[in-house]
Amino acid sequence: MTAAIEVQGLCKYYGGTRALEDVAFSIGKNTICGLLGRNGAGKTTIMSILSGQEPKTSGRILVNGGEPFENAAVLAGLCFVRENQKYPEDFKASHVLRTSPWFFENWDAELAGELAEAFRLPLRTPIKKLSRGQLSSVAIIVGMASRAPVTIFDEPYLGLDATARGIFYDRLLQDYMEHPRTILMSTHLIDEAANLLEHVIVIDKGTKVLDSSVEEARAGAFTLSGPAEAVAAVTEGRRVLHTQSLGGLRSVTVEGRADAGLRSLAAERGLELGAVSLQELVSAYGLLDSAESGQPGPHARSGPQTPSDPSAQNKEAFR
Ligand SMILES: Nc1ncnc2c1ncn2[C@@H]1O[C@H](COP(=O)(O)OP(=O)(O)OP(=O)(O)O)[C@@H](O)[C@H]1O
Repeated sequence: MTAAIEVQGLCKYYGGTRALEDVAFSIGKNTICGLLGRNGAGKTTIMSILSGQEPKTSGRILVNGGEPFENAAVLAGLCFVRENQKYPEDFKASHVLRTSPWFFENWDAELAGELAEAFRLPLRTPIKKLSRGQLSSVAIIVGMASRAPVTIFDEPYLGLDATARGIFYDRLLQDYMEHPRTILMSTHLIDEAANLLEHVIVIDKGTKVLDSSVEEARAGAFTLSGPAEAVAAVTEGRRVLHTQSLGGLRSVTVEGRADAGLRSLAAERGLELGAVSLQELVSAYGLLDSAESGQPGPHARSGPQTPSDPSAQNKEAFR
């Protein structure tokens, strides 16, 4: 697999705040990868550094083979779409679509026009008068029609209604099949976007806690519910990511595969075994204490979560 993005030992400090600590991952060319995690986990920081908008504190980053910061050759092949994208004063959406080809050599004006129509985007309204969702549509259109070899979407659809989000998922997938490229996307609407993602990287408190194909991630955990004592017995020695208790009942999310031995034990004890959704898995990692995960995060609390601890519940204005 040729990597489009390679990150090793990435650290980022904002004064005394440690936003990223020793983050490493690799994203293959022509992959749609989700960058997931709770608020403040470090996703925007990673994306800003990858797109050359922020300097790193230390570490090694390669985007399409080059270090992105202040590197015009690398930035030419990159489109970063973020929620608070700035546009020149008095710009209308039509101006954005008209000027984008200056910055993106693969720009597809026809696709941009089709998307504007599908999103019902008023092209002649000043950008600053657009609704929250319409503003997201502008950013999404730029990200998709840029056809940049590396496209980074940071929570692209704030304010977008369900129909528009459906259009985004469908059109992105269709366009990606016809024009494969590397897409990195952060989102909190994980279950909605899950079908789009091939690979997933989960960040928590500035460190990486999961990095795998979506298929492996889903197969790599399961839920078990039933009487608390039986659940504790069957999961003994396994890493429990999340616990919920109600009276004498307990439901846990467990890391690892539910092998034949565990399945028969669970059946003997009358426990219910279930699959875990990507959203549940990411939430579970986000509830883990960083001390338990073995990775010191910036806000680490003490004490591991165990089954007996149920309380642990485009470039900046066109550059
Ligand atoms: N310019 C800055 N100065 C100081 N701290 C910052 C700055 N930018 C980010 N941070 C801190 O770095 C950490 C990571 O922030 P980041 O924006 O990357 O999180 P995120 O995962 O994108 O969150 P969200 O899902 O809420 O967008 C947070 O603790 C944040 O407060």
